[in-house]
Amino acid sequence: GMEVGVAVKDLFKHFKNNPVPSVDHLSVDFYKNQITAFLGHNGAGKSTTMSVMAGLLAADSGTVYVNGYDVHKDMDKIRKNFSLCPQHDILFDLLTVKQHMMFYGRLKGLTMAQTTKDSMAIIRDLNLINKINTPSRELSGCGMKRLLSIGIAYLGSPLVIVLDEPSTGVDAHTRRSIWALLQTYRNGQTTIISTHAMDEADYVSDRIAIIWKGQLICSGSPMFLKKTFSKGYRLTVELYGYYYYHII
Ligand SMILES: Nc1ncnc2c1ncn2[C@@H]1O[C@H](COP(=O)(O)OP(=O)(O)OP(=O)(O)O)[C@@H](O)[C@H]1O
Repeated sequence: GMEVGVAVKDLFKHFKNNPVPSVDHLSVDFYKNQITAFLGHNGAGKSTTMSVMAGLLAADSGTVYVNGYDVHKDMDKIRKNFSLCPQHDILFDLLTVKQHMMFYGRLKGLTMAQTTKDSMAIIRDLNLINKINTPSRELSGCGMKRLLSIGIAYLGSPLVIVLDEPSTGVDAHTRRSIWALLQTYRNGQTTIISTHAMDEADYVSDRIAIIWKGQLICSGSPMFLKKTFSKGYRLTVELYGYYYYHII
């Protein structure tokens, strides 16, 4: 059967200043060799769940197993094989594309040779060869910066890669480059992307897990969800009165 890469188990997180929990007894599995879209509107609890996965935030109860290791106990064992690409780019204005790759590769503990090899492959896959010596502040718009941030996350071929809204705010062309990169590196990895775009989830993922108010609503392949929810009726999940998902 399919191997679970990341298992979220009865995860619960309630920030003190909030009226309701951000993650409410959430259990969901993410499989190896698959891209799973973690789909939900703003505030659904995606980033909070991902922060716990990455060991950046402690849950109130429940936990996450990454390749069998508990994030609350074995983060040092997880870290080597785990990458999180945060929602907001963490880049240095004056460092070039190549210098970012080298810096972050070494920070991850890769050898010089491995960092160089991975950097060149990723830069090529991202079509950033002609920007290799461009400082990040001169990269056009936020599209190329996003590409660089995502590329950095792939250094060292982590077993688990978590991308928080990888394509939010980028143009259609860049979105396609991002999706192509995810597909290129899909095998051997557990890839999780958060998104609030149904079209992105449908296009790029093998599996979709829909989260709402910190709870799992449903999960399955895009085909399965469409088949299940398209027979004679349409599922409309109304979220906070203004945000809709249509599974058609
Ligand atoms: N550090 C924090 N302190 C208090 N409340 C928080 C904190 N982080 C998140 N929240 C709240 O938890 C809820 C879930 O937020 P979260 O960022 O996990 O959702 P999300 O699905 O990732 O949304 P987005 O698409 O905006 O990133 C929101 O109501 C948010 O305001």
